[in-house]
Amino acid sequence: MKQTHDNLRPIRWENDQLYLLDQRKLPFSREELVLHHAHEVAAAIRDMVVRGAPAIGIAAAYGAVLAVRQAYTTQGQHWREHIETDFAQLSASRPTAVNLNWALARMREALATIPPNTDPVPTVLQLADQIHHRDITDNYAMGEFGADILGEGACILTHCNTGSLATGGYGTALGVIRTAYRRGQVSVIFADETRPWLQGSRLTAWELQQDGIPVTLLPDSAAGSLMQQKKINWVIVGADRITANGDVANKIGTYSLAVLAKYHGVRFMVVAPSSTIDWQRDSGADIPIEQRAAEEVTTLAGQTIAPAGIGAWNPVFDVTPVNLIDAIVTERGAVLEPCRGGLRQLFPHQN
Ligand SMILES: CSC[C@H]1O[C@H](OP(=O)(O)O)[C@H](O)[C@@H]1O
Repeated sequence: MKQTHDNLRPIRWENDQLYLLDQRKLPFSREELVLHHAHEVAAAIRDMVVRGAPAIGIAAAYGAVLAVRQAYTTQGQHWREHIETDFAQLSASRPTAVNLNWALARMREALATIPPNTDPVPTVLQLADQIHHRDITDNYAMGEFGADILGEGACILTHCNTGSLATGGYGTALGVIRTAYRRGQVSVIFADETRPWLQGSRLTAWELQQDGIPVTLLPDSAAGSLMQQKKINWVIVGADRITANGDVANKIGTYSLAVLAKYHGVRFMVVAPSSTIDWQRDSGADIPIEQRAAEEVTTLAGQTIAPAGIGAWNPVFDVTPVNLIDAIVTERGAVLEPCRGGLRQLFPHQN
């Protein structure tokens, strides 16, 4: 397994314990939570201690390990009857990133193979580790595929956080940016703040600073002027769910960037592993979009920034139609102009 950025590991399983870096505290404080029960992992996902589609899937996989271990320790050979509540809580923790239920489905498949009178924990722990390590390997592969498309002199805007903190390590869109920068293909990188959780200013800017990669932060609302002044030629983002036709659910504001990019002739790249693809849904209209509390909009760092009693509409994802996307990059390769239906060509065995 390639080493990722150790000091940026959002998820660690060591000494038979699960550690999550509390991303709510970054970049000002680096604190880890130690979790012993599946319901604690579900709460950590719900409360954004750990966030980012692939990272959510990996955390859910380890949450499933904790559930199975608890059931086997207390119920012995009757463990199967005592994991459903925990699995249901993990599954319901956040609705949009498909990686979460993709990981739980793989854990269930592994559990179905456990013979009677056998300890299930080693099998599911090995699978959780495989899911974790494979995500990192996939990110390096996507970094290469994405950088191959960029050419020279890339001037890039990225949205939200898609780096080591959102994945098993290295990142999806940020992995492409890291690889392209290392190859000398990047002229400038912009990151927008990404209200209301500020994943861009708190996490992406911090990750790139840790790497010594220069980045310029901007308010979300400045992206249009950036493109109007021809300061960028690429928008590169991640995804939380990609449907079979190539529509993409991603952090709120992604759709606005895609429309602006199309208007200004800026190319638009989405980078995500196949665990983010939902082959059961044919279009983005079917994707559940998470709505979060109004307080996330009306407060900032614990300070109220709006009049008391004001309501707020806070969908945390939006859907970008495939016709606004120039490239979708996965660990199997890149699909250019995905509106022409190339996604399935990378995954011919998908029904
Ligand atoms: C590597 S994709 C990460 C993806 O997840 C983020 O959402 P959140 O921070 O709410 O989990 C955002 O949509 C990113 O593109």
